[in-house]
Amino acid sequence: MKIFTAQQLHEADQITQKNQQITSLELMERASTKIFEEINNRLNGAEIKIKVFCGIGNNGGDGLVVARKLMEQGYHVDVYVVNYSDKRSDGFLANYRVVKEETKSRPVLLKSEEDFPEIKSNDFVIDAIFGIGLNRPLVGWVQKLITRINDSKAFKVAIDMPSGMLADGVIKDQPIIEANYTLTFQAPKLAFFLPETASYAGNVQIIDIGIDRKYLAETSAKAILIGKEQAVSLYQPRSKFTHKGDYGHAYIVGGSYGMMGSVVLSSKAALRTGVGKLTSVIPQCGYDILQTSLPEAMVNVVPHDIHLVETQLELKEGDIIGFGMGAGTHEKSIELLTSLLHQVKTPMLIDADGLNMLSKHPELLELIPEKSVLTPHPKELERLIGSWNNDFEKLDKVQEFSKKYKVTIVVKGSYTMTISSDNIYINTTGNPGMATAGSGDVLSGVITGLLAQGYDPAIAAVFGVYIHAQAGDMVIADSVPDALIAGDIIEYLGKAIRSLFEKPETKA
Ligand SMILES: NC(=O)C1=CN([C@@H]2O[C@H](COP(=O)(O)OP(=O)(O)OC[C@H]3O[C@@H](n4cnc5c(N)ncnc54)[C@H](O)[C@@H]3O)[C@@H](O)[C@H]2O)[C@@H](O)CC1
Ligand SMILES: Nc1ncnc2c1ncn2[C@@H]1O[C@H](COP(=O)(O)OP(=O)(O)O)[C@@H](O)[C@H]1O
Ligand SMILES: [K+]
Repeated sequence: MKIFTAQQLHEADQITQKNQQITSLELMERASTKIFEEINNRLNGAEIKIKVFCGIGNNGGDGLVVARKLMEQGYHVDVYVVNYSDKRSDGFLANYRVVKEETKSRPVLLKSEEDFPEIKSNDFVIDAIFGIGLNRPLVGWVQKLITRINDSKAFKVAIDMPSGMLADGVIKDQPIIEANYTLTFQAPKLAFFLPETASYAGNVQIIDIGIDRKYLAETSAKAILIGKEQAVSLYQPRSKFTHKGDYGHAYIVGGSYGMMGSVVLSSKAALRTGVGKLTSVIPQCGYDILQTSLPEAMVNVVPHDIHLVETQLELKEGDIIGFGMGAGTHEKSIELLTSLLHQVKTPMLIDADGLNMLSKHPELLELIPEKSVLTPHPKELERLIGSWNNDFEKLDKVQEFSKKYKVTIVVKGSYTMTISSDNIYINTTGNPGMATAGSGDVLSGVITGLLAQGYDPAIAAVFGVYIHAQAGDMVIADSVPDALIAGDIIEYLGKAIRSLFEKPETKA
């Protein structure tokens, strides 16, 4: 599913009106009717006090339509107009008249803090103050109103966007409605997936309001959400008359004394992802550990007992290296990375201490083979690209880095983002149980395994991230997030891939 910018969504509204020969008001009525139906279905006639806070733009217009329909349905509704400027939109004004005429009610005008109504914790608040039109800081009293609404602990449903949130940017130090639900029009907004803003949107539900299909299909998106439907199309099935040579040879290079588990996890994950042959390249202290815990792997020890040092690998064309898991950052280990970067021309996977080595020696960045995949967690990313002021700036910096060094970067976390030049892919699977030692090592193994099987690197990253986190979700379906350990993810990789081809269970 595509994520568009606010500007694109405004444009989509215009094109829809033109192509469907409807007015802005008719589109607003259609959109708001869908919101009303959602809310009505949930409330199911409940004797609850509904407070609708409407701005004076088109988001406020939506709020007025929803309020009117709820009143017509017999709900107890109070409407407040948040009069933050005198530039009332036509959609707002038209619906303001309709509300007054048809419901005989008079919305309460809010102009300052003194006008604020009491909001009780058992009220049901509909937030229609701002939508995608917000573009500058709010005046003080509107900020206070948002804080008041949040403090009330009332149940809050935001129309299109929680007010105070920008679709594709940030206004510093400004309150945002903490919505329980956001009913958003046609397409999710980027801010719904970023660590600093996502929680304000609560549960997001996308409401199809019949925006021009051609526009949606043909307009290049700001970002793409990766769910099952997208992931299944990326999978490369095995064919019958093949042998292990057809599925590549991956080298997992890493480990140091006390950190050998990283290599075990990565190597095992690469095998479970389907790689034909796998060699773990490790310091000598890990030999018995590897041979015992993973008999399927070949082991190549470097001439040092406790950390990696330079060694010659007999790489053949198409062999893929996954570098850095549990490696430490000893200068002698960095010599191995340096020599590999000079030697290898095929894309590599670089993770963990491999990334820390690059941060320590930025001159190595120029040597990274084109299309390599880098998988930093937030701290590793910061060491690599420097700090950022907000999540949007972070994305910009990552895109810049990706273009400069011609690499794909996997920004790990909840909603892991894979960034390849201008493209941003946002993963939708995963859970906080995966915030546990070693789960990143598993991901490195998965992506290395896919690269070795010939997946295009950006696809290996996007697909690998999806199945890794899908496996994590399947682990906790049988358990709880707290109990997940990284090795569990490996055991569910097969089921995660199989789940791509299973129909969702239908409830009787
Ligand atoms: N026909 C259409 O175009 C449709 C629009 N829809 C609704 O329209 C919304 C967008 O409406 P608008 O573009 O009117 O924008 P909003 O209603 O989000 O904001 C109203 C206006 O306030 C001004 N503004 C921005 N920041 C401000 C600030 N800090 N203080 C004071 N004023 C500020 C802007 O000029 C903005 O246009 C969507 O989010 C959606 O809810 C939906 O009804 C679907 C159809
Ligand atoms: N809250 C979360 N929700 C979903 N996935 C998460 C969450 N926290 C971490 N993860 C995932 O778990 C993995 C953690 O990687 P990383 O921090 O490198 O772990 P380690 O270094 O211990 O192997 C990443 O794939 C990340 O996306
Ligand atoms: K809103």
